[in-house]
Amino acid sequence: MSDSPSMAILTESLTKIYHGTRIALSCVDLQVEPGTVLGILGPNGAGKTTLVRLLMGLHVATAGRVYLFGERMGPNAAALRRRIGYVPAQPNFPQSMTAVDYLDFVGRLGGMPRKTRRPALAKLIRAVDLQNLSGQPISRLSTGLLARLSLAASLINDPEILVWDEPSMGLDPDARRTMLELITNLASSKTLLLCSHHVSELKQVCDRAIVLHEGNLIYDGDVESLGGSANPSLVEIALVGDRKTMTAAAKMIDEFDEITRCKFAKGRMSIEIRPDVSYANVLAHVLSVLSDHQLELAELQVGGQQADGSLLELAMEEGSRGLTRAYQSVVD
Ligand SMILES: Nc1ncnc2c1ncn2[C@@H]1O[C@H](COP(=O)(O)OP(=O)(O)OP(=O)(O)O)[C@@H](O)[C@H]1O
Repeated sequence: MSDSPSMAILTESLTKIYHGTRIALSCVDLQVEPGTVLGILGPNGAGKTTLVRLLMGLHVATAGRVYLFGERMGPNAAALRRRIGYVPAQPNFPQSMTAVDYLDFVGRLGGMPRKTRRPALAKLIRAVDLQNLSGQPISRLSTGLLARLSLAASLINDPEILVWDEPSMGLDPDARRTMLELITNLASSKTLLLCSHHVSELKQVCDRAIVLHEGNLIYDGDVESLGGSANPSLVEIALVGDRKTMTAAAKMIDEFDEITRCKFAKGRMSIEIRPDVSYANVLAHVLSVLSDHQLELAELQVGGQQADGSLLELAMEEGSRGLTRAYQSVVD
């Protein structure tokens, strides 16, 4: 039992190192209260799926612990796992089963008796608008329909926690809207974790967001502070180093899809971040590039706010980790 049984999710120094070499998650401390809708953001390879799989006990942590409602989660905690409804980013369906048979099968795995399973699956089939296709083999369903089936499967045994990895992938705009409405409805009774690259979607439904970068938790807070028009989209960075290296770094940064413009002149880099993307993600990326090029940060201004001297010293001393921390303090 943890000290905080009231937390839906609690992790302590959660760490995962694959094959003894690849640090996918590093000392993540997270507390999620019941009823939270938490957005999980991060660039590819940031550690989102690793975190989610550890929360579900599908991976063994290299170090640290996971508790759900105060109970220790791990590979043998099958009963605890049933309290989570999971939508993986790339669901692997048994192709020859029909949608109805599949939902029935998932319900059975979740320990539901037939008496409650049948009405629940009929209701879900209607809710995700699969009535006309529920008797078709799964192999004939389109990507959008598979996404809906996956959502339905995660809800069948009425779990307290929902973990949805990229749930809107493959959905058309109407289906996306319906899904966001569904999340809003579910939010009153469930704890939801949503991995997504769509900050604008997360902003509509989440009350909190975390950002992972290279296995580190670099942001945990208000979802409103992540991207969007309310946020400063201009970052000014003064650099110390070789001019050629700076030009090469600026060129690389300018190619990021999330950046509208990266200008570099007289040792100062001016970066405009697209308003619809995760501001925290992009900045963490930029700082990594600068660190990889061994460029020193002399000054960092985010939307007119300047980092103080001690932060810059820290950043310079500690390379990329320090840069990330300096950034984190600026946005806090
Ligand atoms: N089974 C594995 N064996 C070895 N390395 C792995 C394994 N799974 C993930 N990794 C590595 O761990 C890091 C984190 O991966 P993870 O899949 O958790 O990131 P992610 O944020 O979910 O990425 P994406 O958005 O691309 O799905 C990556 O560098 C990845 O290559």
